[in-house]
Amino acid sequence: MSGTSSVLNPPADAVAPVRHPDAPAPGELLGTHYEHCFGCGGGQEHGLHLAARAGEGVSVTAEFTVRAAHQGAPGLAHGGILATALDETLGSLHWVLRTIAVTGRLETDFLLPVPVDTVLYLEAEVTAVHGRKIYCTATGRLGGPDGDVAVRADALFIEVKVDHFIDNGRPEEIRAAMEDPDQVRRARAFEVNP
Ligand SMILES: CCCCCCCCCCCCCCCC(=O)SCCNC(=O)CCNC(=O)[C@H](O)C(C)(C)COP(=O)(O)OP(=O)(O)OC[C@H]1O[C@@H](n2cnc3c(N)ncnc32)[C@H](O)[C@@H]1OP(=O)(O)O
Repeated sequence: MSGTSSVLNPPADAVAPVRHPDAPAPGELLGTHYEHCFGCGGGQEHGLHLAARAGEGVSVTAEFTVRAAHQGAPGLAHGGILATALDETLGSLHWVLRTIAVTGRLETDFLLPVPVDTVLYLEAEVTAVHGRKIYCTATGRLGGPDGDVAVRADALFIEVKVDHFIDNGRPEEIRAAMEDPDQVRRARAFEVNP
């Protein structure tokens, strides 16, 4: 297995992550952050439809069933899709931190091939926080939550404000999102930290 690059090692003055008091209870299903998200949205026919749940501490679990549309080699999941599943699971941590963050760096190890129809059991946790930098790690296992690790990742997420999306997204999708009161309420709620 490869090592992790030094930017993914939290500095000495990084702090332990804090579970937000209003975080969903452990086991609670987290909704999608955006209906058209390729990772978790219901509006993407060939998306991952990843269903994540809040975990203990600052962690989440998720399940992703590999479908035929997700192949790279015959009968096997595409590596980029597996990286997406890890990225999406890591992205779901913002429900527990109540912070909006985007992936700055994602380093992935692919340890076992993952066949079509397999359920990938994912888990992610925040390991440290330093200012806007959120250090986190994730695994995807085969056969069950305690099965063999097929894929794993270390990542650095960077906290952003809702304006990150408003300023950079294609105007038609931003307009549609802003007209959806549930979407706006969800995104703004994450901006209010104690
Ligand atoms: C109405 C609308 C509703 C919207 C509702 C949305 C709902 C919530 C959606 C969530 C969605 C999640 C989905 C899954 C996760 C994705 O897939 S997110 C998508 C993929 N990621 C991206 O698109 C990010 C693209 N990158 C960027 O926009 C910018 O580079 C960033 C990450 C915001 C950082 O830029 P910046 O804010 O200018 O910050 P910057 O000062 O450069 O860096 C801050 C610190 O981070 C470090 N850093 C930054 N980038 C890196 C890097 N790549 N490597 C190492 N260190 C880095 C810097 O060195 C710096 O460190 P310090 O100097 O503080 O020690």
